[in-house]
Amino acid sequence: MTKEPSADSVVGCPAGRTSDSADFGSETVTSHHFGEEGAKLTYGSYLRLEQLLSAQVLESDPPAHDELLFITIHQVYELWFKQLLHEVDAATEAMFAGRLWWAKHLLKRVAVIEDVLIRQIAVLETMTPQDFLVFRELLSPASGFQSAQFRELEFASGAKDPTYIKRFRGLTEAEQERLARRLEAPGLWDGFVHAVSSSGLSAGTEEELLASLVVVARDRDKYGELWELAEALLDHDEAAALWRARHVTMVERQIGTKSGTGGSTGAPYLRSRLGLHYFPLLWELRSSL
Ligand code: HEM
Ligand SMILES: N[C@@H](CC(=O)c1ccccc1NC=O)C(=O)O
Repeated sequence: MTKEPSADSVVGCPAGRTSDSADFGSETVTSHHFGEEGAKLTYGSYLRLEQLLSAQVLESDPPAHDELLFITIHQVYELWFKQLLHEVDAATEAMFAGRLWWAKHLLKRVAVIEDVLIRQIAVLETMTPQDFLVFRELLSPASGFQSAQFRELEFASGAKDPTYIKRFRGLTEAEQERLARRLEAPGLWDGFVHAVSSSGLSAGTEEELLASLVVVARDRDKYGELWELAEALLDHDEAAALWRARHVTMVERQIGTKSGTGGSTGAPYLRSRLGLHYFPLLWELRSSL
């Protein structure tokens, strides 16, 4: 299908798709077909709004007022998780290909998206615990613990804990396969280590790598690009840590010390994950400077 407006579509508009004049408030646009240009695409069809906007299906009946917000927030998260995986994969590939500027560019985007994910917790916190309790029980045994994309992101960022695959209940076969593949596939850290050794620094062992990172940090004239890349990775790591901390404070505000719908101890389990670092060596480096 051509993207150029064809003579046919300009003159004889396909039925129901476009008209000879569109009224944009005070301006009437004629003959230009602004925004349609004879193509068959519309805003709604391009963005698959029919599917997207019919995917908010409440469990509560009669509908609990806040359940739509709860679903919307989670769906928005999953869309951003998909985008984050896209960027993280491309950044990993870029580091293996020696395109460090591109990896850094993408990682900066990752951190900005993660900032949005942290800040949007405040939207869900406008829900009171009483209003959550109207539909909370209906959610059990589902939980954010079962978000395959969240775990994929952890794996791709270097936190590869294979026990998570087994501990998940209710993952689809496809999700399990994706996670298993992620366990094997190189992640961000592998890409970074490759970049370090490609620049002539030794990276065979953890000790060598740490020593090389000290060299990088102390000679930014020479290793500026690697240094900035390491900082971009740390931004991602820090943003993930901030999200975990923000999530657990919200959880305590919503359910106190109750156990989780996913079967964990709830806040205590989440607190046990707060010390997680994707790139521990980049944090250790601080003590070695
Ligand atoms: C009222 C709001 C929320 C509450 C009370 C809540 C509560 C919990 C609890 C108790 C857990 C531990 C697992 C379990 O259920 O036993 C958990 C895990 C999790 N939640 Fe939430 N959550 C909320 C909102 C969200 C949102 C908006 C997201 C965004 C995707 C999210 C993502 C996750 C993830 C990814 C985990 C697994 C964390 C890990 O294993 O480290 N949660 N949540
Ligand atoms: N685990 C939460 C319920 C919850 O927040 C949730 C339930 C289903 C799907 C996603 C959820 N979000 C994060 O855990 C709770 O125990 O209240």
